[in-house]
Amino acid sequence: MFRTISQRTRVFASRNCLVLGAPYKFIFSSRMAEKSVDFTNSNNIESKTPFLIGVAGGTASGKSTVCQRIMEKLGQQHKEQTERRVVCISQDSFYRTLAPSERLRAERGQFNFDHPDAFDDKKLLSVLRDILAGKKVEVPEYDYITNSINPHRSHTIYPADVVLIEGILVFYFPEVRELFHMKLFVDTDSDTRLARRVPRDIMERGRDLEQVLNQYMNFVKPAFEEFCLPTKKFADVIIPRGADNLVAIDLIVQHISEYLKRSLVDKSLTAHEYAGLSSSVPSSPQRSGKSGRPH
Ligand SMILES: Nc1ncnc2c1ncn2[C@@H]1O[C@H](COP(=O)(O)OP(=O)(O)O)[C@@H](O)[C@H]1O
Ligand SMILES: Nc1ccn([C@@H]2O[C@H](COP(=O)(O)O)[C@@H](O)[C@H]2O)c(=O)n1
Repeated sequence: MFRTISQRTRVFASRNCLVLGAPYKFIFSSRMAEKSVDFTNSNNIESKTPFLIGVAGGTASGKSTVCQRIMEKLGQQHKEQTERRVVCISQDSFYRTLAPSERLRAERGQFNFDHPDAFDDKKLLSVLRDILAGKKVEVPEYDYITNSINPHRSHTIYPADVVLIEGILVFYFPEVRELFHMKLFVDTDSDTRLARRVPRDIMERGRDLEQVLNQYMNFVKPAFEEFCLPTKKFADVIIPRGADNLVAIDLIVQHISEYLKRSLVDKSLTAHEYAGLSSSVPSSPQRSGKSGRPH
């Protein structure tokens, strides 16, 4: 029930997803492609929905780096925001505002930012629905030092052809998960992730070593196992080793380029119709109603 696209890349294919690894064969599963999202814009005119790609994975697995590589390879990185055909958003922009007592706990490293309740999933859902409706949206910038939205900065996301959303729990919330046309899971081993998180949090997020390790042991690691890892099963494509996996990134870039080319030629092609072109496998669990929350 899989469609073979090329013979160059080895893919470890389970029934519903791909693990992109060493050279041999590339197989496409229709789970990349089976979303049907029909929206109308604010003028009630049917608008072309962008191709929405979810990128999940544990902390410091390389989600942002993978998205950055995809943008670079598609020549989008240095384009003006208004000119970009591919844009990327972080789920971290949708951390909820903390109550005063939670803020105090966060300052002491005693708040669980890896639990689903730390996010404003309703806001994320509403922004993604607006994006799918072809609207321009404002996405807040998150400040890890103050553990809050930066009140002085936000990013305008202009309508684009392809939108990447990366975050630890982007596949956790069923209503959000169901919006994605393609789901990628960046699968980097825990030791590597911790080794990357420690210097990053110290250098970029204003933490000290003790704080980072305590937070990791008390919240990050248990929450990864309880909430993030179980969502790997929803992925269409699993990317072992993150941004080091050049073969996987090239294949994903190839797929997106194809979509961009086709949507230029055929302006009326919708993300769903494109997705349907590579479709031949039965519905994913969430569409056939067999799954809800991932645990
Ligand atoms: N393949 C890699 N090799 C070396 N360092 C990496 C690699 N991928 C990511 N990093 C570094 O690890 C840290 C976390 O990467 P990032 O892409 O931000 O992960 P995530 O978005 O999953 O939290 C960053 O400092 C980044 O520069
Ligand atoms: N105020 C905050 C908010 C989030 N975190 C941690 O960030 C991680 C998610 O971001 P990644 O780039 O690593 O995917 C998550 O594990 C939170 O623990 C934080 O430390 N402080």
